[in-house]
Formats: sequence, structure tokens, C-alpha cells
Amino acid sequence: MDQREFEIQPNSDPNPSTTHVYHLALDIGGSLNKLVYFTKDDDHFVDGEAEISPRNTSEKSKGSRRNHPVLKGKLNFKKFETSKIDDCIDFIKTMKLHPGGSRQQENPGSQPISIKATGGGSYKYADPFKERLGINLDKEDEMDCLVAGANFLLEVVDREAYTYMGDQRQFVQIDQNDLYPYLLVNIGSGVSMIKVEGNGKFERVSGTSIGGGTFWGLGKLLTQCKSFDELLELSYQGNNKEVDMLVGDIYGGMDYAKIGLSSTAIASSFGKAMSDKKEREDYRPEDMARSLLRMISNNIGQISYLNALRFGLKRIFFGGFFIQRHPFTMDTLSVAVNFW
Ligand SMILES: Nc1ncnc2c1ncn2[C@@H]1O[C@H](COP(=O)(O)OP(=O)(O)OP(=O)(O)O)[C@@H](O)[C@H]1O
Ligand SMILES: CC(C)(CO)[C@@H](O)C(=O)NCCC(=O)O
Repeated sequence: MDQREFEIQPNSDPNPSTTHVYHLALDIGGSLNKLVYFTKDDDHFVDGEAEISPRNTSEKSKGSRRNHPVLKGKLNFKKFETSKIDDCIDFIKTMKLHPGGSRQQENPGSQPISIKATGGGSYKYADPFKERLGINLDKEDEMDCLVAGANFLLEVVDREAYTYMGDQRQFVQIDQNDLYPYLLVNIGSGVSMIKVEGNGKFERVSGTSIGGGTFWGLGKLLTQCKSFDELLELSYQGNNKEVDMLVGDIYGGMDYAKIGLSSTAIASSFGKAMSDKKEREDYRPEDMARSLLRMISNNIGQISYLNALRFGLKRIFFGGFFIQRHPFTMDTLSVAVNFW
């Protein structure tokens, strides 16, 4: 997808009276409900349809990537907490996204409007969508969508995948002939690990229930934070060694060099709390938040690495809102993958 013609606008709402909406779709997960819709301004509106031109996705990648049509318009992303599903329905209603959003889908004439939706919430919340908006959620399997989306981004969008270590973001140049097989680790409320061998060729090989929902849920109980962003922000100000038992705490300040453990390595997450004569209130919320973030990210990194090893996969791609735009979390994952 050529990013010169294809703008991605995070959470900026277009004016419904001057904008034409196409292809509203939803991913209703355990924590977050994600909406995507495509818009064209009056300027780019041709005979009631979006202008589509089949062309290569990027001058630079001519020949090396598959041809995809380029839609001249904007993709708009919006997210809501899934628990506030009514806010999402209100938004769709106010912005009048649902009639336009189905325009190019398979609903000609007076058929009931149907919107593509994935994630567990497409089952759980089918009734409120029907009752309040009169729309059917046309369900797609979440793993199919996840893999199709990841493959599309990796095959088509330049500068999409990157490594993150020590504050350094480095884009990965992907050789299309050497993309598969890879391990896809999607960190949402829970974590899914999928071995991807090609388009439509994948198997969910592992997962863990200790994921983004655990960080936010347990973190809320420990710190009284009111939002995920607040909890994450708090964790940046904390020091996990106040809560975690380090190798040095066990070895009298020394490394355990013989097995490659430095004195600062975490020997036991939250381990200090067992023997400290302290109540929960005596620990600083920021230190607990930091320790929790480390514990969960390290665990995901370790399980991912072991699964990559188990299936002989040389590359792991991480995704999901637990890490999106969160450099410290990404860095912790990278350190964990390298450590184990
Ligand atoms: N603003 C936010 N509000 C709540 N959680 C957030 C927010 N930003 C990031 N997160 C994190 O992202 C996680 C949700 O990620 P994502 O949307 O990818 O998963 P999901 O689709 O809701 O879950 P699942 O796939 O397991 O059903 C949350 O559990 C939380 O850790
Ligand atoms: C249940 C799903 C697939 C819903 O997205 C996800 O939250 C998940 O992969 N959870 C982890 C489940 C496990 O493998 O332990």
C-alpha cells in the first residue's frame, strides 16, 4: 500500500456531511473494540464510488511485491473499551457510518445492513448492534483476520515491521521470498501464538492467559489506577527491584556467573513481598506497576522464544494493543527473547 496516497489517521473523526464512508468493519476483542472505516472527501469522490487504481504499491518495491489496488482515500481508526460498547454504537450512529460503511459490501437494495466484524464480541454483542443500529454483524474468524492482516502488512507495506531494542527502532527489510514461516504473537487481553506458513496457511500453536488483560486487571487492583494509560505511565516511574527478588538479593549481592545470571537479573517476580515486613500499602504503586509490566512482558517473550525454537521459526512478529506505541514494553520483550 503506497503510504503517499494512503493516510492512516488515528482517532481523528471526519466530518460526516462532507465525507463518504466505505467499508466499516469491527474487531471486538476482550478489552478493546476497534473500528476501521475508509473515507473519501468530496474532492476524491467519483460517480458515487471510491476511485480505485490497480498499481504497484511502491516505486521502490516494484517487482518484488504483489500488485494491490490503491484506494485514494483515508483509513480511519478508532478504539473503544469493549465494556463501553454503547459508546461505540453511539459513535457509529452519530457519524452515520453504518449505511455508508456497508455500501460496497454484499447488501444491495433493501436487504438488512450487514457489517464485517471479528473477535469474540462479534458474537457477544450481535444483539445490541441489531437492536440499536439495525445491522447484522457478519462474522469473520479472528485468527483468519489476524493472519490475513499480518501477511498483508508484511507483504505490502514498506517500513511496517521493526525491531525495538535499547530505545532504538530499526525497520526490518523483509525479503518476500524469506518471510514464511514465522511466529505471530498477538498480545491482546490474552496472548495467541500462531505459526504462519503462508496466506491462509497457519496453526495456533500456543498461547497464554497472562497478557494485556492481566497487566491492566491486576495492575488496577494493585494501584487503583483509573486507566490503562495511567498504569503504564506509572510503571515508567517505578523501580522493580523494590518488589522483585533479584539474583543478588539471594546471592548476597553477587552474580551467579556459573549459570550466566547477573546479580541484577530477576530471580523471582514480586518475590521481595514474601519476606519484607510490609503490607501492600507500603509498596509504591509505581514499583508494583513496573514489576508487573516486566513480569508479564518477560513471560510472553520467553514463551514466544521457546515456541519459535520448538517449531524452528527464525522470526517472531509481535502485535496487539498491549505493545502498540509502547517502547518500554517492546524493549522488555526483546530483552526477554534474547535472554532465554
Ligand atoms: N486505552 C486502552 N484501554 C484498555 N486497554 C488498553 C489500552 N491501550 C492498550 N491496552 C492494552 O491492550 C490490551 C488489548 O489489546 P487488543 O485490543 O489487541 O486485544 P483484544 O482484542 O481486546 O483482546 P483479545 O484478542 O484477547 O480478545 C488490553 O488488555 C491492555 O493491556
Ligand atoms: C481467547 C482469545 C483467542 C481471544 O482473542 C485470546 O484472548 C487468547 O488467545 N487468550 C489466551 C488463551 C490461552 O491460550 O491460554
